[in-house]
Amino acid sequence: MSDWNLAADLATASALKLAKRVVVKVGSSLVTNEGRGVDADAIANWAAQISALRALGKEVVLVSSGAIAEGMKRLGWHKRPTNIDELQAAAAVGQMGLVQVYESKFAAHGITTAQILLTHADLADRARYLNARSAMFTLLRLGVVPIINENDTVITDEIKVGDNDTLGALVANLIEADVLVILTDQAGLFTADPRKNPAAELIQTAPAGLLTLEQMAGGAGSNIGTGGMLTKVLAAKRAMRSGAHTVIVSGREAHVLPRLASGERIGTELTASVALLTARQQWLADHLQLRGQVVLDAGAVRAVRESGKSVLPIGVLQVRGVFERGDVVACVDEAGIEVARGLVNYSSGDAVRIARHASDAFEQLLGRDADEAELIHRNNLVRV
Ligand SMILES: Nc1ncnc2c1ncn2[C@@H]1O[C@H](COP(=O)(O)OP(=O)(O)O)[C@@H](O)[C@H]1O
Ligand SMILES: N[C@@H](CCC(=O)OP(=O)(O)O)C(=O)O
Repeated sequence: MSDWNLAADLATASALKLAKRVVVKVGSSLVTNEGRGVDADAIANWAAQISALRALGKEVVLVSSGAIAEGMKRLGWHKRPTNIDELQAAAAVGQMGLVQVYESKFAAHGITTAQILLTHADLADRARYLNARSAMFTLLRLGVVPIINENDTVITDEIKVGDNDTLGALVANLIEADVLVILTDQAGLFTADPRKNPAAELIQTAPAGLLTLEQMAGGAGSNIGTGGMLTKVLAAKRAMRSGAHTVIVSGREAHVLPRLASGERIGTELTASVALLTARQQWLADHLQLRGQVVLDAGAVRAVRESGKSVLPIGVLQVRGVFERGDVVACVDEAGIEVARGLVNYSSGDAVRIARHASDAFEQLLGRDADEAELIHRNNLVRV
């Protein structure tokens, strides 16, 4: 037994048991009939399992592949095209069928679904990132299950994520998920590709981000999937940076999601240790041009400096400069010394209106819905 598997024995329950917010990614092989169109029964099964997670009080965001496979079927294509415009066309046609089936299967459990199609550009741009984030939070608050896929029809090399394992990790980061579950066609991560090496052993648990894991993981073993195991291991490393654990597990295992939620350890769990600085925080710390300043009172300075808390408008004494939602501003104390910097959820105009006020007054002060209680969320804040 490897040291990692020994660690699994010592651990008590799966990460999903305690998780409040979960991203579940299902690969093409699990939602299509061997890559030939959407498998409605399989999707009914995912809807049933996710509704069981919801019944346990967990918020779930689903990242689902399958659009290209369904589009190929609808267009009567037997071979996956290689040129980009045909792939884009297949995705556009197939996404219709994919979400149609999801919608009806979730409706059978009384669950409303929403479709969100993302590109990398949507997440790299701060304002769009924040918009996607608040939309997603609102959907979760409303009890909706967001169903996400890459917006394959408009992607170019510059703006593509490229595979849904990575997209799942980006979404986990976006919504601060506790766990990313990657469901696939193998029992988990093996020491080598089990399709090629029957002696390969299942890794039960390991720290996400370990270089050896990347060396074990190969590409896609079938021509249905895109990234293979390497994109899953790299997704776990990415999700780790926002504190999310990743479980890579077989979607063919009966009732896999409720079983994981009950604490059963199945598949491979790649655990996250708390990162000191997230990638976003590094980006913020390196920022050279700040759009403005917010002057914090002594309590807010303490909360930010000592406890890493978010900046709430109630602790803002003054707003300087002109900025938009999504811009980077400095947080300074009354002596003008920079305490932190971060991405604002409100423009300078709005910030002036809500400064010194508690969140229950925002709607009236702004004359519209105000979803975010924080002027700068702690995840978008870096202490300097
Ligand atoms: N070390 C490994 N452990 C498990 N599977 C691996 C490994 N290396 C490569 N693979 C391959 O990765 C495949 C899963 O990835 P992929 O086909 O992209 O699936 P999905 O559609 O679920 O994303 C497996 O079928 C397997 O052949
Ligand atoms: N966005 C594509 C799927 C891309 C992808 O990563 O597929 P997979 O490796 O099966 O999860 C689609 O919907 O067909």
